[in-house]
Amino acid sequence: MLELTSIQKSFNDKPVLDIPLLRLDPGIYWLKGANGSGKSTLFKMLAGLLPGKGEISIQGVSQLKQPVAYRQLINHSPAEPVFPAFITGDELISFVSSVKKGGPEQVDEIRRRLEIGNYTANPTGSYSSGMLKKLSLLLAFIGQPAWILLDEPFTTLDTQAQQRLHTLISDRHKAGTSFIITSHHDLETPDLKFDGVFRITETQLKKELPV
Ligand SMILES: Nc1ncnc2c1ncn2[C@@H]1O[C@H](COP(=O)(O)OP(=O)(O)OP(=O)(O)O)[C@@H](O)[C@H]1O
Repeated sequence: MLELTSIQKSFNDKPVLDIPLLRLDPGIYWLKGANGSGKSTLFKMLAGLLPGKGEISIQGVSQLKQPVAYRQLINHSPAEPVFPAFITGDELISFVSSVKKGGPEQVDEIRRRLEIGNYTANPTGSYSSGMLKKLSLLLAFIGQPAWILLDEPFTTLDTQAQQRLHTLISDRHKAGTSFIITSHHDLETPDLKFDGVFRITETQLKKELPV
């Protein structure tokens, strides 16, 4: 279970998140909300990239008290991935594989399933937005996280890549991984629908705040 308790986050005194309690059992969740409602902020807090008030734990492992163990349990692909322009995709894959304990066979499989070509040998500064997105998604699937956070994963992907990603998410979920997905794409159309998807609404991110 992913559990958030007393989460509060503000920017320049402007409150963005206020979540007294949110408990998520394993599953696929679609986090829906308007632009600026705090979805990416929540993801960054869950991924340990942004400080804020409150407690977050996965399967009882506390983000604050057991940060190394916690980070093995959660991966994150941001909405608009940014990498240092001089680093190659292969260097990032190698680094993330060592940190997240993913093997070369796993990387090869994700690479094949997302149709990621040999372009990862080149510096990321030379990639198109879709190529950057695919690299970011590949990195998020490395290791054995209990949860994968995908921020607008279908944006900038062509239709075929969207389908391939959809199948990869479904298969990984069947193997036991949970997902939270933000998407302005409709995840209830036949092409992008997941079996048994749960919804998180923006009101759940702002219990005490005017929405
Ligand atoms: N680093 C920051 N400094 C100041 N304000 C920020 C920062 N990051 C986010 N915000 C503000 O926090 C609010 C929530 O932003 P966030 O990016 O989490 O929204 P979102 O729900 O992901 O939006 P979108 O659907 O447009 O991606 C916005 O008002 C935004 O201006």
